[in-house]
This record gives sequence, C-alpha cells and structure tokens, in this order.
Amino acid sequence: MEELLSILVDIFWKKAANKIALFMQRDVYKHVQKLPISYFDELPAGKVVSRITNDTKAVKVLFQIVLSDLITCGVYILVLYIALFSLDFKFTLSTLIILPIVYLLFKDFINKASSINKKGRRLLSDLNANLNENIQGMEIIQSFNQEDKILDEFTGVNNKIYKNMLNLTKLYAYNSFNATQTLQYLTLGGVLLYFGYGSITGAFAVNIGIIYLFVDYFTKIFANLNNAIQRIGNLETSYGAADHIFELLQIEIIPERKEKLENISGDIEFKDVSFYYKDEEYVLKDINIKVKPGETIAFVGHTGSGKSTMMNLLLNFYNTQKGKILIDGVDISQLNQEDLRRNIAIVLQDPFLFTGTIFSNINLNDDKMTEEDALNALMKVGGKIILDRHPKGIYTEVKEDGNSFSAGERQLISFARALAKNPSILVLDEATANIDSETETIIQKGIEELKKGRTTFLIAHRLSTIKNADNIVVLDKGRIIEQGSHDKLISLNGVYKKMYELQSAKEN
Ligand SMILES: Nc1ncnc2c1ncn2[C@@H]1O[C@H](COP(=O)(O)OP(=O)(O)OP(=O)(O)O)[C@@H](O)[C@H]1O
Repeated sequence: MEELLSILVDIFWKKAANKIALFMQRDVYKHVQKLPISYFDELPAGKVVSRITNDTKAVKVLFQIVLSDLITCGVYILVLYIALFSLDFKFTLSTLIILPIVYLLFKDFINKASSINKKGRRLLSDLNANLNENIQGMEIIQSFNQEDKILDEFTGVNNKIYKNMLNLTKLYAYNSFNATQTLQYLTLGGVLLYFGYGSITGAFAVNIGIIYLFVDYFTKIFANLNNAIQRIGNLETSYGAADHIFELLQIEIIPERKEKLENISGDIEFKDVSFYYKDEEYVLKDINIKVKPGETIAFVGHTGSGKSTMMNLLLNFYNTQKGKILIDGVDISQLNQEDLRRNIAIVLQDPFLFTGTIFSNINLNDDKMTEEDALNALMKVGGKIILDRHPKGIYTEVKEDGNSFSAGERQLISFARALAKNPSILVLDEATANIDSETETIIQKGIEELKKGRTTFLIAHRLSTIKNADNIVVLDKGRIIEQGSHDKLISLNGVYKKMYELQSAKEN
C-alpha cells in the first residue's frame, strides 16, 4: 500500500513538474520574443537559450524532486518524532537540543551551496554563449586555423565548471558524512547513555524494545535529515534559476501602442532625429528627411556612418532620443507595432533563412498564402534560376541558415518573401556579395520589381544602382552632409561626386 502510494505521489509530482516546465518555457519564450531589440545587443544568444532551457529545467527539478522529497522527509521526521514523544516524552524533548546545531548546519550548507551554484550557473551560461558563437563562426574558426585556440578556451571554461562541481560534491560529502553523521553518533550515544544510566542506577525501567525503537527511529530521522540537506542544496540551484527567469520576465516588453494604422501609404518623415545606442554617443544627429509614398530614398556613406541605424529606427527597433519619425503623419513611437511591421518588409544584405522549405521561407507561416502566390513572387523577382537548379522546386529543403543555397539564391528567396508580403514600405540593404554578373543582373531586376509602387529605403553600396532614386542621402558620422537627386549631387561637386567617380573608375 505504502509503495503504491509513493508511486502515485511520484507520478503526480512528475506530471505537475513537466506541465510547469512546459508553461514556463512557453511564457519565457513568448516574453523574449517581445523584448526590445536593445536587450539582445547586450546579451549573447547562447545566454538567452540557457535561460529558456537550463533554467526552466532547474525549476522543473524543484517540483519534481526537491519539493516532493522535502515534503516526504519533513512528514517522515515529524511522524517519527511524534512516535518518540509517545515513548518517552522528557528524553525526546531533551534531544531537541540538537535543533540549533541542525539549524546552523543547514544555514552554513545553504550559504556555501548557494555561492557555488551561482558560480556554476554563470559558468554554464558562459559556456552556452561561447559554444553558440563558436558554432556559428565555425567557417571562420576553421579557415583561420583557430580550432586549437578555441578548444583551449572551451576547455578552460569546462575545467572551471568541473572544479566548481567538485567543490559542490565535496560540500555535499562533508555534510552527509561528517556533519550529520557526527550529530547522529552523538545523539545515538546520548540514547545509549540515557538508557544505560536508567539501567545501572535503576532510576527508571528500561525496556530493550524501546532502546531498539529509539536507535531505529533516530537512524531514520538522520537519514531523512541528510536527504533533506541534499535536497535543500538542489533547492538553491532551482531558486537561483527561478530568480534568473523572473529577472528576465520582469524586463519590460514594449507596451501595446494606441495608434492604429490598418493600411500605411508610406509617407515618411524624420524630423530633427538624433539617436544613440548607449552612453549618449550620438550615432545620428539632426536628421531631416521626407519621403512621399512610392518614392525611393537611398543612403550612402562610409562604414559606420549610420545607414543601418536609420533602418533600425524606421523599423522602430529602437526609439529616438530626440526628434520624431512620422509615418502617414503618426509618430512611430505611438504607432501599433504590429500595424507598422505588417506594412514593412526588410531584405538584409545577408538574408536569414529558417529551417524548412523555400515555400515556408517565403510564406513565413502565413497560412493564407498559397503555393501559387509564393511561386509567383519567386518568379517575379527572378527566382527561376533557383527552380531550375533544384528539382524539388519550392519544396526544396532549407537547412539551418540556408547554407545549402548560394548567396544570390538566398537573396532571391528573401526578395520573394518581401514581395509576397506586399508591403507599402520596403527596407533594402543592397547586397555587396560577390555574385556573378548574370545573377547580379537578375538581382537588380528583382530589386526593381520589388520597389514598384512602394516607399523604398535603400542602403546602397554600389552607387551605379541608385542613380534613379528620388532622393540620395549622404551620411557622414551620423549627419546628413548632402541630399538630393543623383544629378543634383553630381552638380554639387562634393562628397557624393567623389565617391561616384571613384567607384565608376573601379568598375571600369
Ligand atoms: N547595436 C549597437 N549598439 C551600439 N552601437 C552600435 C550598434 N549598432 C551600431 N552601432 C554603432 O553605430 C554607428 C553606426 O552604425 P551603422 O551600423 O548604422 O553604420 P552603417 O553606416 O550601416 O555601417 P556599414 O556600412 O558598415 O553597415 C557605428 O559607430 C556603430 O559602431
């Protein structure tokens, strides 16, 4: 009966713990998805992964083992003490003298376990971040023969984890075999002395059965106490992990914005915008631009001049510190983000492909988009070359990062993704990748197709491709130094003209 009950209780805790872990992982991930992009600037992806997986697992252990065991141990000790009290009230009461010692033992153990566990979690999180980064950068590591150096670094963190675990094991061993066991022997010694005294002096009747029960019950009490101490160590780990998770959940997500814009026409204005990522180091200063619906605005400038930052602000990944950005007359900081992003599509220089198929990468889980829609989009941007090369067509498998596709193919798939979304605003970071001239012509045509009828923000690396832009903005250290059509900028005889001539000379 007792066995059956214990199995049922065990199943109950395990089921509850798994459910809790499931909900918690879902909630943590849901929260992470809504965090401002700035949060990810500070925290490596591996650490976020560690929060979602390792930390929730540690909290699961809290429910699965720790609490169930602690409760069982506590109930056991209580019942055994009640039994002892009923056998000899006074003596059992006097044995409670060990309580302060047990308390101190617990406290000392918890403090030490806590600091070791904290360090362990930090090291594990570092290890995850390190691993994540290194696996992502494997091509560079291998091509620069960095394997041994990276392995050394990895082994270094791993060794630290090993040493830390060893310290924890020693701590457990010390408490199990030294501290609690000494206490147990002292108590059992006390039992024997007490009953010995009774027997020798005849002060009270000594029953051998009672001595046996005292020894047996105290042995069981100490076994449970030992178990409880071990579990309290685990409790600390889980507590720390829960702390991590709550810390993450407390980071404010972007609040729901009131201003709704079902359909955006693409009228955009940057009004006296200044912006910094951190430490008040402004990377954009006094930016003023106006773009009418359907116009193309191109940004040129040296590396670090602030081109991508302009796009980050337009997508509202960050809020400006000074000035404002108006979209169809609505301040972007008040505009509902879902409305904004539904109306914008972004194509990055190095497009990101998800694991799945070409189709799933174009429709991005939009069930309403049919295979025909996706295929049409792909054909329009010049994706025929992909279909010709891959016999499974739109259902060709895309593995992690889309590494099995060429840079040009990845670009075309991301163009199709943007076109199929049919946005009114397009953000395009023009590719500089060394693609063959045939693919480049196809890509250029794809870009032209994409731009049709949309307000387009274009980061231009090749000036020959932006001659037709309605407005070309030249950025230098976060400031607009020239602005106008290609012809106007050439006639200005300034920075743009120099850049243009330099590139033309290189290309010819
Ligand atoms: N997430 C970030 N956190 C802090 N600083 C950043 C961040 N992103 C960019 N910066 C800084 O902002 C400045 C502008 O960067 P930005 O990426 O906008 O330049 P860019 O003109 O797009 O350059 P490139 O042509 O090399 O892509 C740079 O000094 C850069 O170091």
